[in-house]
Amino acid sequence: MTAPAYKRIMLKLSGEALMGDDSYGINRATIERIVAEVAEVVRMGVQVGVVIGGGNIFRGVAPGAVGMDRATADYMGMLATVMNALALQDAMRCIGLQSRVQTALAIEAVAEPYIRGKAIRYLEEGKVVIFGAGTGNPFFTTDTAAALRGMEVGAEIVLKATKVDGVYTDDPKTNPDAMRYQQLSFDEAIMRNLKVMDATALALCRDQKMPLAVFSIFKAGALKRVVMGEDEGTKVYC
Ligand SMILES: Nc1ncnc2c1ncn2[C@@H]1O[C@H](COP(=O)(O)OP(=O)(O)O)[C@@H](O)[C@H]1O
Ligand SMILES: O=c1ccn([C@@H]2O[C@H](COP(=O)(O)OP(=O)(O)O)[C@@H](O)[C@H]2O)c(=O)[nH]1
Repeated sequence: MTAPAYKRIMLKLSGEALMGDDSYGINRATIERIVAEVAEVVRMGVQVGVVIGGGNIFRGVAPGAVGMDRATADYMGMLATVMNALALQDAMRCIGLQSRVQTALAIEAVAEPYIRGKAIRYLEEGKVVIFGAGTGNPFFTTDTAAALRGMEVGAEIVLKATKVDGVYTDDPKTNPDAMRYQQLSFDEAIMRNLKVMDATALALCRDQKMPLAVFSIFKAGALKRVVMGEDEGTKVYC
């Protein structure tokens, strides 16, 4: 069997994608399927960190947050990611996949705090580390948290599992003529304002030379194919 292309990855799981076909919250079948795919790459010997989003529960820039103080709304969004982290950990426990949740906001009774050295140790032990509460700061996103934590723990690539199957020339949800890139550079993604990931996250990856792969969370086997270095989604390079 060919070896995986990466030893350590940072996987960003979209909060919104956890809804599956529901209109909000966490869809059980969706989370179970995602966890099974993560387990498959862990069994291949890949060390996996996961940054989970929160858009299925709360987004600081959502209509429901209109009129709210932005920082307050963002803290609510970060707390939402902690709920998703716990749900994800529980789904992993159900299939015997060992994981730890670390959170950027102190909620001692619920999860341990983010401690870089400890996170690296867990990864070395083959445990999945789920990073909750994003960066711990308002005005950021969990995409930026994935880039940041990926760099901190020495991941070789950030994998963004999202609703679309790659980076397009324009938003494919609104422009049916948009074409998918097989690969493109960070400079091009930033210059063309391709909003598949926020500019802060893209700039951080570019500056630290952290490659990024964007692929569909709904496509069965896509995670494994990216990890094997196969042609899947879009690769953004430095
Ligand atoms: N150029 C583009 N290529 C791909 N997707 C894009 C592009 N521009 C905007 N999008 C939109 O970005 C969304 C993914 O980003 P985001 O909202 O951050 O999702 P996530 O929930 O994964 O964090 C897609 O659903 C897509 O509609
Ligand atoms: O470092 C962070 C990460 C997240 N958030 C808040 O948490 C929400 C949920 O995260 P995100 O939108 O990135 O989740 P996803 O797009 O994956 O559903 C964001 O809208 C922000 O309000 C934040 O303030 N700082």
